[in-house]
Amino acid sequence: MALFFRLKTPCLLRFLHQVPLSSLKIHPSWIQKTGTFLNSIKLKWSPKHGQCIKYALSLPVGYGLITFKLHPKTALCAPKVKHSRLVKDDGGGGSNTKFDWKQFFQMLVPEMWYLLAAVIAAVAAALVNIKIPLLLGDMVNVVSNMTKEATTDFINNLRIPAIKLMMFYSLQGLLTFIYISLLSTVGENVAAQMRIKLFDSLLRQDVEFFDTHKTGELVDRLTSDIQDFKSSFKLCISQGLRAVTQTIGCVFTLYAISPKLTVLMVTVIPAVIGVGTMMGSGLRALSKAAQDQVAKSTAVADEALGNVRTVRAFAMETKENEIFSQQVELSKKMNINLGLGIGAFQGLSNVALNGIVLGTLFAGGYLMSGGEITAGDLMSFLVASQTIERSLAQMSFLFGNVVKGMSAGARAFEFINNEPKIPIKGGKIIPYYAMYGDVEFEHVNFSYPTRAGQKVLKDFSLKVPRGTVVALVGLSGGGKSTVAALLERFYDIDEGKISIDGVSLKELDPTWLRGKAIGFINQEPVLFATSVMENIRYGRPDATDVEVIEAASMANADGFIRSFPEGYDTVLGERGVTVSGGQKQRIAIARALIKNPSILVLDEATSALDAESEQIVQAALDNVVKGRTVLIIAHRLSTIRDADIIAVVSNGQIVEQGSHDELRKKKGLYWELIRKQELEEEIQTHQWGRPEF
Ligand SMILES: Nc1ncnc2c1ncn2[C@@H]1O[C@H](COP(=O)(O)OP(=O)(O)OP(=O)(O)O)[C@@H](O)[C@H]1O
Repeated sequence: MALFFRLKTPCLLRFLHQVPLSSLKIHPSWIQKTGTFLNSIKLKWSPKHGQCIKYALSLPVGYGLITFKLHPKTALCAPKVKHSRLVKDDGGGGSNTKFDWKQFFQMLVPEMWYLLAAVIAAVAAALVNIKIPLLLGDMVNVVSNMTKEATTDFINNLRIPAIKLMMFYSLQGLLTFIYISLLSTVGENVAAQMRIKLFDSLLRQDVEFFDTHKTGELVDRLTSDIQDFKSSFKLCISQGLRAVTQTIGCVFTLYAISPKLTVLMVTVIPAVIGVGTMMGSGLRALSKAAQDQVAKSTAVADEALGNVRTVRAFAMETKENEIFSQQVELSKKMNINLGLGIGAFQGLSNVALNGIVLGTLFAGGYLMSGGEITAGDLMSFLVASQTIERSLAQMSFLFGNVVKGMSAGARAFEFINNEPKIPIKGGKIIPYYAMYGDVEFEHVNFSYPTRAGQKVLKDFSLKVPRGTVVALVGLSGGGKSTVAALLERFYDIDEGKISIDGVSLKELDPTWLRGKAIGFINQEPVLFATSVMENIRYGRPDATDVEVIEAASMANADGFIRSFPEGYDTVLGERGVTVSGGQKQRIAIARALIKNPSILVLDEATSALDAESEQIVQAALDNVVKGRTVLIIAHRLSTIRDADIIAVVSNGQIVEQGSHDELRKKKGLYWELIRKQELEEEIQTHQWGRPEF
């Protein structure tokens, strides 16, 4: 017998760390060489041979997913490329997560009184419902006696049971109104609590978390998962509680009317429930898989819509639609199967329940003919058994719904309970008056958590003394932006130390570090769809209007902002699409400046701009770097003309360091970079054609 395994990242990475790669016949360098990480591995394990006898690796590469089929004895087989964008298999998540009852009850505590009142009202409504068949039976007895005895006092005889019945109907209506409105309030309060907790927890997650989860998937958990959970919670208490109470109560009523008939029913019902439970567990698995697939298709749509400009620029509309259609098709199939399952389940339940009614009529008629029960008793029995029937049908419907709701709740709780490794708050703060801004990286080793096999920084050391401008330059992929991300403590380093004024980043309060100490401006700043004023104030929410305008002036942004008809109140489009790249960058500089940070990190802040905007933004930056410790990550060497120290990063290490002139004279990597860029600029200036080969 052979067993198949399919491991997903990060489980796969953990696995690869534990299992010697040689035993899998995968050379470690091969994994590194791919420059990417494994998506999944399929192993065929033969207990007979005690080894893996066949396996396949999947690697995400660009828009494709490459699957290599491997065999220990043979070499790597030709890759099979699937032309589809990588859609993470673990995207839906939550399938193995348990529902967190403790948290759920904690959320219910503030709602306890409402909930208790709702439960009492629901049970009372159910008890009233149990009484109704008996009252109906009384009325039938009056009617049948009247026809037998030809009584003329019809109205008088009927009045009391009719008034009683009317009162019970009204009471039932009132109780139904009470429990539904109370439950709705409880449900909405719990859902709002869950949403807020989930959003709060998502915002506190490590950056690493967002490297592995798509926005669509997260938004899906915030919206549809909580919606599903809320609906199922409300249904469970309202209809579920009512159905259970009615079923139990009606069984007692039935017993009081006719023990013989009741025994018959009680033997049939457990058999029906047994079959229903078995079908239900199958439906549960189907429902989970279908929900996960829906989350994946939402994530694909979200990515495409979120990056619609890139999609348009590459004319990828059809391709994106194809990818989305594939995912939707899969989710459609799964949901159709689920629908078929639910249909079969409900159809069979109906047949079983109607069979019970037929059986009751048959057996009840027989007992009536023997004079053991009256016509009214049979009527009461029928109505009560129909109430049981309705309740059971409700329970069967609820079963699927509760399963769906519980798995949706589990998915939400999974992220609510996910504790980030790097806390958001807590730790030392260096007071403003004691802050110098000396930054130091000492023998830092670092790998991204999602790509543990690739060391991005290797024994990296760098000093950025207070008040100096240090520029990091080097070939693409060398690790420059990683240095900036580590200084912001987006990730924790594996070894070594990063410190500000001698205090390790790990001891410093991350909120203070990111909110006050460091101003970060990157290549593509994201602005929010609110006014320019609020966008700048985002850097320091307590800043006055005058301070916002001052920051904008320093960033050379005041002029163009005032030229807008609505000035600082101009509302920007989503992600700031209604302003030019250079304007966006200057608003972002003002937003960073308003914090008055001691340390500024400029990660290719001008590289996305054209030459003219670059000059304007560069002038703004020249204004703001004075007196601060500045780390510039530079692509274009023209942007670092004023740097005091230039550090050349290659392959995760500093290979050259010194002033511009020193490094030029050295004729090393920096000199080569400069030459390359000068040549390119010359080609552009003179519009020379590139040589043809
Ligand atoms: N979030 C991430 N998860 C995993 N690996 C990453 C991540 N970000 C970057 N890397 C990898 O780390 C290495 C260094 O990337 P980094 O962005 O620091 O280089 P860089 O020198 O800034 O490059 P560029 O000049 O092109 O921006 C690259 O191999 C890159 O693929």
